Amino acid sequence: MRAVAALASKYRDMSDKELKSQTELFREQLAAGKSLDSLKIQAFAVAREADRRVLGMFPFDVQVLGALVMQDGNVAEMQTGEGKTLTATLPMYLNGLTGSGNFLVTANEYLAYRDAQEMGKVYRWLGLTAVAGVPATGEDPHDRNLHKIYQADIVYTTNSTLGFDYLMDNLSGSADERFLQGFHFALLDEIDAVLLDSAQMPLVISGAPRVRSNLFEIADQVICLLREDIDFERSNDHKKVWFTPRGIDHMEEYLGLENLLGEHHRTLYRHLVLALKAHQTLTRDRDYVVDEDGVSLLDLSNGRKLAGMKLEAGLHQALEAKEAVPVSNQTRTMASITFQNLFRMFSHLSGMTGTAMTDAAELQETYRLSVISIPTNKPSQRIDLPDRLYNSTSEKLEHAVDLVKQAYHQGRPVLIETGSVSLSNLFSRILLREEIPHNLLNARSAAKEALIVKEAGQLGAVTVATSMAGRGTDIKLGKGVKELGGLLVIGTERMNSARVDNQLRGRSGRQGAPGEAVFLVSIEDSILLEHGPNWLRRYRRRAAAYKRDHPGAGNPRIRMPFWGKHRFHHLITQAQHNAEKSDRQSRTQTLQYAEIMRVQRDTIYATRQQIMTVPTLDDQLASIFKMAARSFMQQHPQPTRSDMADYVLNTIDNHLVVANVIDHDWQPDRPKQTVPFLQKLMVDQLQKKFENINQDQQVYFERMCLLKSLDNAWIDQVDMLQQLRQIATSRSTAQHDPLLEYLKDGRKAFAEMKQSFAHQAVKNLLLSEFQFKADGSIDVTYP
Ligand SMILES: Nc1ncnc2c1ncn2[C@@H]1O[C@H](COP(=O)(O)OP(=O)(O)OP(=O)(O)O)[C@@H](O)[C@H]1O
Repeated sequence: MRAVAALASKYRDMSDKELKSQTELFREQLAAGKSLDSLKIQAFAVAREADRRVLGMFPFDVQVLGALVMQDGNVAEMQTGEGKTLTATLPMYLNGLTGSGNFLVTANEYLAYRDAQEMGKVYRWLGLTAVAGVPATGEDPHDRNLHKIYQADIVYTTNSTLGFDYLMDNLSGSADERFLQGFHFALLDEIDAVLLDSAQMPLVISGAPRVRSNLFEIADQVICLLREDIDFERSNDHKKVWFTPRGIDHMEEYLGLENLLGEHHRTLYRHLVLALKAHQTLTRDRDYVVDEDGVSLLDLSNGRKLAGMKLEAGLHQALEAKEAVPVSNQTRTMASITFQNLFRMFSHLSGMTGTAMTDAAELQETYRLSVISIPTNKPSQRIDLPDRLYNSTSEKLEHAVDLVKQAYHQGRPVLIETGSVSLSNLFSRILLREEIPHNLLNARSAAKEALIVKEAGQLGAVTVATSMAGRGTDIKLGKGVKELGGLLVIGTERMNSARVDNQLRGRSGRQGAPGEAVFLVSIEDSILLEHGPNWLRRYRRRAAAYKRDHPGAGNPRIRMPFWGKHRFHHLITQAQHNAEKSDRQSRTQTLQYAEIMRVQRDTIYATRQQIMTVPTLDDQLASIFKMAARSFMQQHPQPTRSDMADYVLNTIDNHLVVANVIDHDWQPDRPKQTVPFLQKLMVDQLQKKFENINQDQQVYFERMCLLKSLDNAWIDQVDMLQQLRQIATSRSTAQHDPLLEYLKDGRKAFAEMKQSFAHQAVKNLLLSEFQFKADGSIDVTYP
């Protein structure tokens, strides 16, 4: 840090032209074999001076410290509002010197786009290329110029855009269509949101629709007839649900069938599992919203609609059946990857966030990233008030409104955060009734987000938000607000993770400004419902019964001595610990389940790359022919003449005169000769096909056929893995280890996939008709 500071005056004395020319100097040194690390002190000092000239902000010493920590491959924990956006310019510039493959990744499209514009000015001024990987507002993501984006030295993007593009890149038809230039450096902004909060939902690219099944509606009806604790059971946190043996019996009865768990009813059973999950683990307006677009998922950590994200393999359709909206076509999963595996591909990974210490162990274990805490530039003046406790949601909301009113009458800006979209709407209606003008920021109004957040720090502003406002949004204070104590943040519910709570608190008291944050909590909060102790659940059930029997009597009073504030506080903290633990477990599980897909995907993608780039495919074809012939033998250990004729006609040559070839050359009594016999037939047939075309055309055609066959086989496999996983995780864990079963089934399926790839490839190569056109392109009719 001192070394960087010591260079400040040297670069300050330089003219703009001289300062800009440093980029070229650094690049020459890199080309001459110098390491990136040996340049970091000078490059940071140059970027720092450029920040001052271009943006009017000179990174503080603590920001330089954060930058150094990140360059060393760690996570810099910098308090909210300390200026992480600016800090990132130092390591991004340094890594950008190496050329393409450097990414600043956030979980939020709006921030990625904005920072690419704002911070991009500095890199461009210094002679690097820097662009947004995400589309501009309103731009169609398909209109992006992917080649241009990924050639840039620095790309600001989101985790999902990068993940989708990675999957798409691996579906390209030829080497020139590929656009990704490798993964060198990734700096993850809000790294805990990217790696932890989003980590449970894999990215999925969906393709051709599947035949639509009406099983979703049937399954939905059956599930509505089942009773909790008799037919099915739920885990305490309501995230897992499974059938009991009695439940299975009941369903067999309703459906009038036997052996529901047998192979024969696998599809139906899968739909029943989906319907059960849709009903018992997903809650409307918390996990998803239903509007004119149908069912859309919400991101729990920030309340945003998850655009384009669908639940895996059929759960979305099961939800649609539950909500009685038209069931959309179920598409097949074509490609899928988890964020964990996406980011593990980077050779150099680092991150920054306001809140990571709580999950330091997990970041260390999964990604080998250490979290290092950076001091604040100025001491924080934010006052974090202790939680206020209430007996019921209604009581809590009343007090929240009182607090808002008070602040509003003083002119002090307030930000109120609610745990769900429905609660934010309710709160907004109450404020309207009280005639308090306010802005509502929830998943439904994300478009207005930037504008609303900009105003949230002005005198008299009242903003109601779901937890979406809790991340990365910089609320600047208006004139006269500091004197009133700064922004007041009211959380109406503690979230599942202390990190998310702290993110919300961090909207106020930024850059040493005054501010205040308070959480209001009640025993009816969902964190206690889902993760609190069982006796509390029993108490709530009794209270509900009491209310039913004594309408208008309010809640039965909770005796304070018994409760005690301390004990209540302990309850909430404990519930939050439980929630964090269960999220952690579920992430570990996601990772374990994703591992087999990762290994298989790596193999397939490497094979694809090889097919696209090797000069001739002779070796590949030889081994594919062998595999196909062997797989025929496996299926027909003692093939008859008719097995043989059938196979040859349908796979190798449909004009074959059977009597001539099979009867003449094949010796059924010498099974060892069958594989070479088939191989030879294949080779001869291929030669015949290529009689009239040149070598280049031949390789072009072979490449196309192999890629097509490989992609189809892999898509089937990805889909298969998803289905296997669903079935595995829905089984009661008593007799089986679901993960082991999944691994076993997944491996078996992969072996089968390879065979089916070989078979399909042989067919595509030998039976399709093709014609080269004058412009060099090719028309193929596949068999
Ligand atoms: N060196 C600096 N000099 C002057 N202003 C700065 C400096 N660094 C940051 N700022 C300002 O501080 C504010 C907060 O910055 P920013 O939004 O990047 O914080 P953050 O650390 O990302 O916060 P959060 O964790 O909430 O996302 C911005 O208004 C920014 O312009």
